[in-house]
Parts: sequence; structure tokens; C-alpha cells
Amino acid sequence: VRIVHSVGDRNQTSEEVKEEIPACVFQCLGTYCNFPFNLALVSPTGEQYDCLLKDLQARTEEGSGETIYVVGAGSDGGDYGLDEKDMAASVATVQSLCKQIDADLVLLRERRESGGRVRDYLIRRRVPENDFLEVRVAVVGNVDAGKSTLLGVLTHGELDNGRGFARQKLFRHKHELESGRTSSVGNDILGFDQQGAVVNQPDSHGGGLDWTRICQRSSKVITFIDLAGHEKYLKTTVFGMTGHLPDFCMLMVGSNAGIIGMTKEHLGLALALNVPVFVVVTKIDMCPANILQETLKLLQRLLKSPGCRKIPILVQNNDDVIVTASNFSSERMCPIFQISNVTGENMDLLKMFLNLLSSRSTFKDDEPAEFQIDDTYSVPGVGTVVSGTTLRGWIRLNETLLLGPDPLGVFIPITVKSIHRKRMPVKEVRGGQTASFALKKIKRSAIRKGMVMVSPRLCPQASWEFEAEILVLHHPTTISPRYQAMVHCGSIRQTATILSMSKECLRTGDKASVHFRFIKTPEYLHTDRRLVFREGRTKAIGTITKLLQAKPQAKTQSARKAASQGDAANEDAASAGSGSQSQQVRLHDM
Ligand SMILES: Nc1nc2c(ncn2[C@@H]2O[C@H](COP(=O)(O)OP(=O)(O)OP(=O)(O)O)[C@@H](O)[C@H]2O)c(=O)[nH]1
Repeated sequence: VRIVHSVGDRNQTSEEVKEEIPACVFQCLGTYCNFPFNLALVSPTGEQYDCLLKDLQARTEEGSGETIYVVGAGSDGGDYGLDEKDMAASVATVQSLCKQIDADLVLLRERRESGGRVRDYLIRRRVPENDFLEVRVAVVGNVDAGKSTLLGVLTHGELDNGRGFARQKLFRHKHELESGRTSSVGNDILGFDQQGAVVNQPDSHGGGLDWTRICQRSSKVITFIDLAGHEKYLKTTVFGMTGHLPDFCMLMVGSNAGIIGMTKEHLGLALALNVPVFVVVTKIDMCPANILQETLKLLQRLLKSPGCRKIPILVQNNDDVIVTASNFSSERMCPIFQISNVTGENMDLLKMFLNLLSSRSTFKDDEPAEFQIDDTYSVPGVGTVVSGTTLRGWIRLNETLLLGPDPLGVFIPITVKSIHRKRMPVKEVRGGQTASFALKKIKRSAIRKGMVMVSPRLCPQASWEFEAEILVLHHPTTISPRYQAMVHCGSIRQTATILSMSKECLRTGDKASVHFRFIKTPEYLHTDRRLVFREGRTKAIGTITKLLQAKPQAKTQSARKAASQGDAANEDAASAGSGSQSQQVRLHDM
């Protein structure tokens, strides 16, 4: 549980406190220094100020550039409150701390407690122009739950009429997406400025959204990964949940229809992949009260069940939003919103919550780059373009990375010709950010989803075989060696065969160590990565425990031929002209 920082009890004097504090409390060591004394923010000593600053730095780093900060609460988490004068002094201290780390302070709420006022602030670091915090939210739920409608309402700022008005806008947008310039998984963006106001403004003529403008004005951009609700698209949904690395999952439930169809399936998938889930119950304007209560009751029961072990919280007001958002990354808390896309009821609570979500990806400056490819494009005049997620490190323009593995397990050097982030040209991207790269000297057909581009420092190797600890969630009969099913791991999606297992056969609910082998090509894998193993209604989840390496092989004749064809194709693309900027801007990176 992310602990909301609390300083400023009213129960002790600073002098009493100083005597009690062991010296180690002041050695921040990069962790929180939770002052067990009052007035820490009112008039901190130099040493205390430094400690508070280090603490704030650590907390904003952990929260990918932001944190929720409580002024006037007890160090034990209890609310004590400050009088007006001490509150003003404390806020001045926090403002000064924020200035040091180039962050802004936004008041979220003020409460009155027995000892005075308590305030919650959002502290958000300023981002350079053309940069923004990025949070990915996968949108799942059964057909007709109102997914497209909600995304239309959120991103276009106009309410629905209950007959598909809001989603039409999205479809117009999607139609653009479908004209070959996007991934098969639809996505939409919602930008928030530094104060938490929505910046999306569709143009008055076509109703489209200018992504570049949104990104330029935003401090934070939420990307909704709109996954299909229909069962026949489950493969795409699983790919979206594993390959697009969502930070969070928004599970939509129609209040009148309840928990039907794919709802449980999608929830199970999010749980299997350890993606924190929040639920949005829609259509409350048209649902009789008793049916709504029944849906909520069943939903809460499902979330609390041993399979889910969540703590459902019905979000009713701003206080609930702040509490749930502060503790959401813990995965156990599961906020439930009840909204109407037609009347707009509770939409502000949902927007406030989205603004407070911070990315779960952590970033270290010195890590070697790793980028996973989830889609490829061939853009006239530009050449081959790949889109995907930067898992770690920095990737810069004109940098040379290793792309692979090809069917022989070989990685080849590749140069990044241009980079786009949300359709905006940029010079670099870093871990946690999605991007599109135009690549030099490679044919689109030589690249497939699941390949990676990594720093040569990583000396990447491809694996045909691996071991994983798996848990069978569902299988109608038994699984035994030679069984084949689709392995989803990150953006890898390939059939694998079970070679051997630590048990003779596996049934629903069984756990085992399993030795897999890919059937078509070796893949670039990591231990500790989650995987989903599925075939029809059969599903298992697991974690990779061991890679069984296939040595990188010397280039064979056919590989050389493929590479030279790539060169030729690329030269063609280059000679077709380089008026690429506008075309690339239209590209849909995630
Ligand atoms: N009255 C009312 N109607 C709604 C609400 N939300 C969505 N609808 C309507 O419900 C219908 C289905 O909504 P969609 O947004 O298409 O549902 P979906 O979940 O995206 O469905 P798929 O894309 O097929 O998975 C549309 O006619 C919407 O106008 C709501 O809050 N209230």
C-alpha cells in the first residue's frame, strides 16, 4: 500500500521531538523519512528540511513524477490538523520544497479534524515542453457495457444520448485508425494539464482530436487501450493486455446487464497479469434502483471472492477518489465508479481519479535500452515503422540498436531514423513510454510482433525453450506433454509445445513447472515475466523461471539474402522521397 505521507502532529513541541528522534531518522537513505513529530513542516531545521526534500524526491520518483502529500496529518496516519497559522507555514514549506524539485502543488481537498485543518495536495513535477507523464489504461468489459461510449464522452467532452451518439465520434476516429495507420487495438488519449483540467478539445469541424496539440498542452496523458468486448476477439484482448503493458485496467459493467459474458474472463486476465483493476458501472440513468443494487452486490461479492481477493470500494465523493487513488497501485484496492454517459453523473469523480493515477513503470537512467514491438507498418516515403513500448533505458534518434530475433535467432543492427510519441516527433524516448520508430535498411516483412530492439550492451540471445511455473485456471480435461497452446508474453504471441512437466498431467487448479518449446521461431525472453498460455477456453498463467538458450547463430545464406532484400526495399523507400514528416505525424503510435 502506498502510504500517504503525513507530517505535522499537534501533540509535541519540536524540542521534545528532537530529543526523541534517533539520528538514523535523518539519514534518509532514499526512503521516506516519516517524522514522528509535530510541526515538521511548520518550521523545519536545515537538517529536517533536507530530509523532507530527499523524501519528496524519492516519493515523486517512485510515483513517476508525482505524489499525493498530506499536510496536517499525524505520523501514524491519524488526522490531527493544524491551525490556520501553522497550516500557512506548512504549506509555505511544501511550496518551497516543490520549487526545489521543479514541481507544482495542487490542492485536492481540505478537511477539518479535531486539531484543525488537514489538506491533501497533488505534487506533480513539471515536464519539459513536448514531454508528459504517460499512463496506459486497458479498457475491457462485455459487449454493450458502454466502453466506446465512455471513451467518446471522456475524450470528446460531449455526453451521449443513449443511442450511440458519443461512440459515433470515436468510430469516426476509429475509421481513420482502421485505414491502415494503426494497430488492431484501438486507442484514444485524454490529456490533463498541470492543474488536473482536461485539455482535449475536438476541432469544431470534423470533431477529430489533434493528438499533438493535446500532448503539447498536457502534463499527463492517459492512453486508453480499447480492447474488444466480444468473445471472438479474445485473442486480441489478451494481446492488448500482455503486449501493450497497461498500467491499469478499467473493467466496464453495464448496470442493467450486470456481470455477464466476458466480464469475469477479462477480470481474470487482469488479475493473472497483476494489473490493478478499477470498475466502471455504466448506464445508471436507465437502471432501476433494485437492479443497480443487485449488480453492485454481485460485483462486490465477485471482487472479494478467494479468486480475486480485492477490497471493493464504492466511490461516492472526492474523498473516496483521493483515498483509492493514493492506495491503488497496491493492486488490492478496487474502486467502483457508478456513472452515466448520458447525464454525466459522477463523470467528474472518474476524471479526477484518472488524473491522479501514476504510471507503474519504474525507470532507471543508466539501464540499457529495451523496446518491444507490438506492430509494424510500411509508410510510403518513410519506409518501415515499428510501434511498441520502451521497457527500459533511453532510445535516441540515429542510435543503433539490435533488432531480433529473426527465425534463426539472429539480432541485426538497426538505426532509428525518426521517433514519434503519440504522433509527435521527438528526439528520444525512455522506459515506460510508447513510441513509433522509422527504421533504416529493413523490410517490414522481416519484422514481426514480439521482436525487440535492444541496446548492444545487452548481448541479446533468443530462446527456443524455457521453463515456467504455471497455474491452470481452466481446462476441460487434462494437459499432458505434447500439448500445444498459444503463449502470450509481452508482445510475443506464439504457439508452444509442452515438452515435459513436473507432474504427469495437469487439471484445473494445478500448479507445475513446465518445459516449453516454441514451434516457429525462438524469442527474446526474460525470467520473471508473466505469461498467459491459452487454447480456446483453456487457460493457464505463469512466470518464466529459466531460459534455455539457443546460441546466436552465424548468419546463413538465407538470412543474408533477407537482409540484402531489406536494404533494397529501404533504398526504394528512401528514393521515393523524404517528405515524411507529415505522413509520420499521422502514424498511430500507442
Ligand atoms: N442510457 C445510457 N446509455 C448508454 C450509456 N453508456 C452507453 N450507452 C448506450 O449503450 C449502447 C452500447 O454502448 P457501446 O459504447 O457501444 O458499448 P461497448 O461496450 O463499446 O460495446 P463493444 O464496442 O461492442 O464492445 C450505445 O447505444 C450507447 O448509447 C449510459 O451511461 N446510459
